[in-house]
Amino acid sequence: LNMSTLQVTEEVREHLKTPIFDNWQWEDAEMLVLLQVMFTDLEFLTAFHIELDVLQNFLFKVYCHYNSIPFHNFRHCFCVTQMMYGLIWLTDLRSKIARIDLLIMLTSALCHDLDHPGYNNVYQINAQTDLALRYNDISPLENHHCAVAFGIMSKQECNILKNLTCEQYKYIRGGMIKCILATDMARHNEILNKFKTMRPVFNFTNKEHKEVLMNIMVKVSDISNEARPMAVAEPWLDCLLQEFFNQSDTEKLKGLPVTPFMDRDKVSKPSSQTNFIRFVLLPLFSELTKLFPCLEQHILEPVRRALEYYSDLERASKEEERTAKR
Ligand SMILES: COc1ccc(NC(=O)[C@H](C)Nc2nc3c(cnn3-c3ccccc3C)c(=O)[nH]2)cc1
Ligand SMILES: [Zn+2]
Repeated sequence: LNMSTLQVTEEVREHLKTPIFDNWQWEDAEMLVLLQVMFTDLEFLTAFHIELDVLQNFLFKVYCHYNSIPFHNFRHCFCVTQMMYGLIWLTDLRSKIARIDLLIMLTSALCHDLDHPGYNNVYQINAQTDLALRYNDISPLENHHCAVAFGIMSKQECNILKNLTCEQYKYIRGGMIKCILATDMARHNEILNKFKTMRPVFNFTNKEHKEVLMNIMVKVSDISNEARPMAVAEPWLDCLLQEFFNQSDTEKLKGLPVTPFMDRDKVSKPSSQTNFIRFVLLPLFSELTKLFPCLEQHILEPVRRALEYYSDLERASKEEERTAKR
């Protein structure tokens, strides 16, 4: 894992700042170096006195704490962090909010699914797992992801925050807890509605406004696969459905309630995705684009194309069903 950053060409560095970056062509060790490049290019090391070897230890420990499961693995973590990095550059966020808030957003993206078991909160609660017990059914997974992140940082050789003041540490810890807990999709409407009320009068110096924006940006990065080129995005949906089907198979075996959009006997890939894009992605991405119009071309257009793509698939598969029945 001692690939030097110098091997990352200028062209890759520029590409890394865009949503069309193809995560599938990089191995784990290369993704680790690219994550290091993100921290360096945003000048976090100089601004927050982070030693390079501490950053490398931290990134490696984060890598070790993601599990080998179909979707919520280290490659997903890399995708979300790279999308966050791209959004920071595309929206020119460096000129609008403090660098410490950018550190919170990027590190939250990096840590937001740490040690994900591949079974969601509904499963944790219904199966009364240790996590559900420990966190009293309140966003058990997101609480766990955040706790694992700070567990890693409690070791000094991995503590990227060790050279900060007490105030800075508390501020970053508070921000990361809010951002990581905000990735619980059960809170999607709560957070989006807050942002919708603030957006028309958005004020970058208002603490509440900035906090909700940071939550929204981590959320957008987390579910943004469909904003990427179809060749990059589509394999992710297959990975996600694999994980969802593993869960619903287990739920059936254990006699637990089965979530409809996870049931392999009920889910059709195109129709579940058209609903997701129409009712979850587009409202969220449109609202963010109203604050940052430049995202229209980079994020909103690709998602609209994805909706077209899955709607065509949906029509075709319905047509097939009709002819098959005749
Ligand atoms: C409100 O809570 C929700 C809403 C929707 C969904 N998921 C879906 O509708 C389906 C399975 N599609 C879907 N779900 C996706 C995507 C990206 N992330 N993501 C996802 C993964 C895990 C948990 C929640 C979500 C949204 C995606 O491109 N498609 C899952 C939870
Ligand atoms: Zn995630």
